[in-house]
Amino acid sequence: MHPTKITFFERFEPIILSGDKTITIRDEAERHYVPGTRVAVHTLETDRWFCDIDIISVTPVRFDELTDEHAQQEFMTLDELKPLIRTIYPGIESLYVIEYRLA
Ligand SMILES: CC(=O)Nc1ccn([C@@H]2O[C@H](CO)[C@@H](O)[C@H]2O)c(=O)n1
Repeated sequence: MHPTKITFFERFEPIILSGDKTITIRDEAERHYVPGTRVAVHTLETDRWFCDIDIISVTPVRFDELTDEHAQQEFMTLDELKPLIRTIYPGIESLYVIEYRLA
């Protein structure tokens, strides 16, 4: 079955709800979201539901291919995004851009 739930760090809730953050970058454990499906969004910390999103695309990207455009879609700078991903996914080069819109 395709996944129907995703978790985000609670601190990103405002920029997800405002529509400013339109992608998330995950490792291969989370590559199985299916374009066109609806997914419930919960906080990682307390598993609180806060919105639904529709998956637009899931695209492989290598860490060293991340660009300013990815950072813009994350609503941050590339200099913020790269260390953040290194912290969440240390040593992982194969990543996936999950593009979504608010349902
Ligand atoms: C369970 C789990 O892994 N949760 C994650 C993983 C990643 N992210 C965010 O996705 C983008 C790129 O990684 C950045 O905005 C990250 O903060 C997140 O919010 N929650």
